[in-house]
Amino acid sequence: MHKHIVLLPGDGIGPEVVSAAKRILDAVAGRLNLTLTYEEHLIGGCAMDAQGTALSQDTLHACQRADAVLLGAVGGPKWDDPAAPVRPEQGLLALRKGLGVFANLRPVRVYPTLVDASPLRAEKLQGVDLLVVRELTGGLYFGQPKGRFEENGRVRAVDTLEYWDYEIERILDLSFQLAQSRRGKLTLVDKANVLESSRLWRQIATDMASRYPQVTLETVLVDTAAMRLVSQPAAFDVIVTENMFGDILTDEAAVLSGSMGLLPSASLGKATPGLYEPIHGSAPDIAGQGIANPLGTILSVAMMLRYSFQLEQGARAVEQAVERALAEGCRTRDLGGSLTTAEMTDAVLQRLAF
Ligand SMILES: NC(=O)c1ccc[n+]([C@@H]2O[C@H](COP(=O)([O-])OP(=O)(O)OC[C@H]3O[C@@H](n4cnc5c(N)ncnc54)[C@H](O)[C@@H]3O)[C@@H](O)[C@H]2O)c1
Ligand SMILES: CC(C)[C@H](C(=O)O)[C@@H](O)C(=O)O
Ligand SMILES: [Mg+2]
Repeated sequence: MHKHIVLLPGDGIGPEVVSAAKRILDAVAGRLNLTLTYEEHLIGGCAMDAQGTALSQDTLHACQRADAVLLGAVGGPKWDDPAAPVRPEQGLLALRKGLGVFANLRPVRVYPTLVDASPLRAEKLQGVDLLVVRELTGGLYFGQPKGRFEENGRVRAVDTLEYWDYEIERILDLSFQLAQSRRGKLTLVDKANVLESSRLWRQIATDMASRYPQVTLETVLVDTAAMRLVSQPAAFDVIVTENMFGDILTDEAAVLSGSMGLLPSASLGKATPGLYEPIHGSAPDIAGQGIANPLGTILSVAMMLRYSFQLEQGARAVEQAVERALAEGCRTRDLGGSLTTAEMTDAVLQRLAF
């Protein structure tokens, strides 16, 4: 089997974690009769500097033609001027929209060996294994109108929270299916006491629930959900939520597992290449030092093997190698250890077994 992958290392620690994950991909390919070819493109701040745009049409087209896309991170203080007309993050949003990857799967696991890396007590963390399904191509990030408007000598800044019924239906349908294949519980997180869009999410979810009798649907307001994520995290199975709530809640959930550097993601659409990226950002505070935790990106590669290439065996091999490395005490600095990015990657490579 041959697969073509576009690598988008991006900014900050992005190139460090993407090159680590590529080593894992190559090792898996060597064992599974998989031939991989790659092409690398710029995205984010580095693309703005070199090409004057955060995502060129050439790069987007290359991604659309690929079998899968692996992204590091974009952004950083160099491009943080709030008055600037273009931002690195716009490149990422244009990529997600251009690929049509509306479902962002962010699994959150707690590794028994890492409970001391989490601020929560060990007994609260027992049994935590949840999946956040974040809607990725709608909501406040994309709704129109958006922008700054001058009126009567004043400046008005507008972002619009908008969802179409079909956007809600397709992500809820996927979430019910995922819940059915897991522990059978789906939590819709919304703000239906205030937002019209949330009320439409709730109505569609409640109607759809009758098609999935094995799944129990619960609805939780986002402020309560933020509290429950730390007070009763093991009670969640699949959480489905709109774009911005999902962004915020997954950073919070990352704390359960011990570090932002651990969480992977898969962004999927219909008949489009999957986009795989860790949930963390460009981590400017540690960029260039070779100490970033590569596991979020390595676990994203496992998701690529599973969802884009249907290579469950390869996905499990990578996940088990990560589990073993952690269980045997391998830790980067964010987890209280001293391994470099390359050493942690070596540790995973050494434990890859088929
Ligand atoms: N998908 C993306 O490309 C993405 C995601 C989030 C933030 N960002 C961008 O990244 C920039 C920095 O954002 P931020 O500082 O708020 O968030 P961040 O995720 O980059 O960093 C938050 C904290 O987590 C740590 N961290 C993150 N990833 C790590 C890893 N792999 N190993 C060890 N430690 C890690 C950082 O050192 C930092 O202390 C901003 O420009 C933001 O817009 C990009
Ligand atoms: C960089 C930013 C646009 C992005 C988002 O908000 O989606 C990031 O925070 C993420 O979680 O992937
Ligand atoms: Mg985020």
